[in-house]
Amino acid sequence: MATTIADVFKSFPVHIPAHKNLDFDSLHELPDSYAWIQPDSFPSPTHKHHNSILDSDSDSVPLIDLSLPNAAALIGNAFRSWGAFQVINHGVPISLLQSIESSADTLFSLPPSHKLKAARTPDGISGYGLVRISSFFPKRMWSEGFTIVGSPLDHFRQLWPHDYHKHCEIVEEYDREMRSLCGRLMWLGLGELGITRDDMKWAGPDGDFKTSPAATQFNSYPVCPDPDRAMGLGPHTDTSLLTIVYQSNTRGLQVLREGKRWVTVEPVAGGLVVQVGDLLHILTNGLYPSALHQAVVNRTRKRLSVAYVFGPPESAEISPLKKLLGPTQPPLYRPVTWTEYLGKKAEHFNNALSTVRLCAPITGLLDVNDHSRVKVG
Ligand SMILES: C=C1C[C@]23C[C@@]1(O)CC[C@H]2[C@@]12CCC[C@@](C)(C(=O)O1)[C@H]2[C@@H]3C(=O)O
Ligand SMILES: O=C(O)CCC(=O)C(=O)O
Ligand SMILES: [Fe+2]
Repeated sequence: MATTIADVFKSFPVHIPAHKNLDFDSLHELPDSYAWIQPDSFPSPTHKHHNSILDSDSDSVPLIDLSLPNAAALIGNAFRSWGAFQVINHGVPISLLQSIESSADTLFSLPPSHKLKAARTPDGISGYGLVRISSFFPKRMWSEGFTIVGSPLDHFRQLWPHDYHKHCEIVEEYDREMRSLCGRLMWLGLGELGITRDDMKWAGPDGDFKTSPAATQFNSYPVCPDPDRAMGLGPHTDTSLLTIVYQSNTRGLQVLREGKRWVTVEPVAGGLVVQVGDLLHILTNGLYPSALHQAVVNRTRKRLSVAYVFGPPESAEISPLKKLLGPTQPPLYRPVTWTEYLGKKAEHFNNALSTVRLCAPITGLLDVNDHSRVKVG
């Protein structure tokens, strides 16, 4: 069994023929293979409503100013009720956000044959290609991606033989800043549940998550000739503790609210979207539910996003925190490492959480985060 996240997909290779599907500029009509049937079944009313009145619903993903004295309480509330929020005044330099966006833009603007020099192998974790979860959907997604786990040096050398150094430095700086922000947000959110550093030794002696691996995922959503029938990134949760998404100034990211309606996360200048992943869901015994989200596309503006998928150290067994358990709060999940859970996700996708579930919630009701019934098409 794999012990590092970089090796996990050796047991779960995905064969997605990227070369046939990644020349979006040549597609002036939506091929049938990209046409997602409009779902009218629970829980997604439709994925196409990103321009419709449903979006102006009074409910919007919380926007939290991290410099406010009550930021921790706001984060706790947002995690509990949405599994997501948008943060401003987070301390990550805007210039760094612009630089990483520009690196992603430069990468995706390369000719298709050049990008394929850095293609992710079927059993690999890093590199260029269609997002791994593509294999779970009957239709193609209108997007391309580049995943970085560990050093991007080898791939960047292939992409930019003369310029790789600059892009490597940006990715390294991004990793440092995002890791530090993730640590801060973890402690603020968990502090609201009464959790302290003593309860989570695996976060490291200073609680700084220094040994936590992370994936930096660049996503590109080219302009689409028929956006109402297409999908950028299908509904999914991330396996992470937290994921931080930088979506620049183009809307497209949507979060499922109360299992029934998709709410667009409106871009805010310099804002970052924070989402609970499945492992934080497990750690908090479901108190902070992982956010089901998707990305839609549009006709006039290409969209870029950068997701920082932050997990626990490879050796850490994540299970519901003891302090959150009691006679009426039994542990809902068994211990699992990130590597093992990534394997579950690779095999069972949105049902992965139920594969590590120990018992039904005490109320007998369905877990709010049971996404096993999400239907596409
Ligand atoms: C460590 C990882 C998390 C991730 C799979 C990956 O191996 C690298 C990319 C990550 C990402 C980003 C897009 C959505 C997602 C579900 C996917 O297919 O690739 C996540 C994965 C995840 O959270 O498990
Ligand atoms: O493009 C976005 O806004 C979302 C990206 C995302 O969900 C991911 O990379 O996991
Ligand atoms: Fe995601």
